[in-house]
Amino acid sequence: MSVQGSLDQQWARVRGRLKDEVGETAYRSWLKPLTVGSLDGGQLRILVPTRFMRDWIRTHYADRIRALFSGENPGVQSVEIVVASAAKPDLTVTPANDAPAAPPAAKPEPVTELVIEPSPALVVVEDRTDEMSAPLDPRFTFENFVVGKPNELAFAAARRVADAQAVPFNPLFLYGGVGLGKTHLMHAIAWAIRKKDPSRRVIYLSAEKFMYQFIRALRFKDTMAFKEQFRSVDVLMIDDVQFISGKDSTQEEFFHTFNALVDQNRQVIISADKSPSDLEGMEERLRSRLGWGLVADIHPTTYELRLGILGQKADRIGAKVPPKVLEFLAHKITSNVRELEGALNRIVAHAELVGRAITLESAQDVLHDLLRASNRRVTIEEIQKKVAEHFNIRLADMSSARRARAVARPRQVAMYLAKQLTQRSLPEIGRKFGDRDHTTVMHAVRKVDELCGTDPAFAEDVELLRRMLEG
Ligand SMILES: Nc1ncnc2c1ncn2[C@@H]1O[C@H](COP(=O)(O)OP(=O)(O)OP(=O)(O)O)[C@@H](O)[C@H]1O
Repeated sequence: MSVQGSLDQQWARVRGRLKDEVGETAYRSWLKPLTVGSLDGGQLRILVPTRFMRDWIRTHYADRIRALFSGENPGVQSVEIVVASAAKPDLTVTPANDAPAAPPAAKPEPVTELVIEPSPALVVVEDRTDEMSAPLDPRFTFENFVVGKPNELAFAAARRVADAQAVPFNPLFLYGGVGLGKTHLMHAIAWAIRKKDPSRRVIYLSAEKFMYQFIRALRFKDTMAFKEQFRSVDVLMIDDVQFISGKDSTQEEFFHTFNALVDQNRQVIISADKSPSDLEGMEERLRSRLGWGLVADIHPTTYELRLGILGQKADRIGAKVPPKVLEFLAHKITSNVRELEGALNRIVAHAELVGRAITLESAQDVLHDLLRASNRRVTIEEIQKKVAEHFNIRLADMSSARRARAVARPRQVAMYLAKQLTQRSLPEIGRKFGDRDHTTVMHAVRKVDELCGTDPAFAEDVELLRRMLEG
């Protein structure tokens, strides 16, 4: 077999091991698009399709690839990650039941002859702009952004900025709590603008990076070049601007850059964790300037949005997750979208690792640490509310005298859960349910227990409610 042929085989085995280690999701996003290049004097070249991936693989996987590869082939002493057009980005994630890893791609050319350029769909920016801009995450596109009430204004504003011929409002100021999609929207704007018109110079960077570049320019007495570079872009995006609060000279420089760009009618997009007027430690004139354009806030997620995001994400990674598990997650993980995605990834990775389907129980086991963190004492009122919502009856019917089964059964479930999840005595529980007698509560507990034993669908409902309330 040729040298390349056996390298390909070794790479296939290494990839198999990596897949086991990192899970299907990370594998498909990061490792599947890689191909093996040449082995030269102990140095193995791994080819990646984009610069973004190169940086990511270097920091996250290169050491592990080297260790695994040298296990396969002792001739491999080091690994170099190289951007090459021979490797194809796999941005559209394939479903889980797809055929396993494609055979090694068409043989890459010898590395010395490779055309080293990003694929056209992913053109990052050219020349110096590229050095200043941070890499864009290929998953952060408009298509992958789920729109709901809490983020519809921010989304619409971002789309407008990306699609408009002329600057529609300046600046666009996006703000909201941690992990709610600000960075995602900014990257999406950058991708959309670059796709539409690759000649437009777009810079995306965090306020922190802006500050470090500024400090470096000061140190190397290069501030003129710094100013020119920033002031000659078409679109400037600065993420997490609150970082420069209290950093006076960076603020000053930023203020001038900002004014210069707005005066030239170039688009500026800013994100922060607070509204312009609430940015403490920011000069008044800058705060007021930041609020001149369109200020769009992203509100905390609602249950529906969380469910939508989970559904989209599960589809995207080709994972089979029962709707009940998605509902459970959307109920329990309310902090932010990053945590929500993290929880889903953990459940999927675990199921793949142990080779079993995802169930409500397995999800709860995998996430027990996370869920425990949000543990709290549940009240009878919360139980009544949740149960009423679940069975679609009025909250008032928890205490009403109505005895129709459609109302009485949910009421019994709520009594049962009150007994299980709170320290309240039977008479106390009875009082909270329209002054009922403790024997009524006792009867409800027995009835629900009995039904759980005979009706699996009912048992599942009760279990779901219990888990949701219990945390
Ligand atoms: N509406 C949404 N649809 C799909 N994914 C979303 C949505 N909102 C957030 N996400 C995802 O949640 C994660 C966190 O989002 P992002 O990094 O944009 O948050 P952020 O608001 O910039 O947070 P931070 O304040 O920490 O910078 C990302 O993986 C992002 O893709």
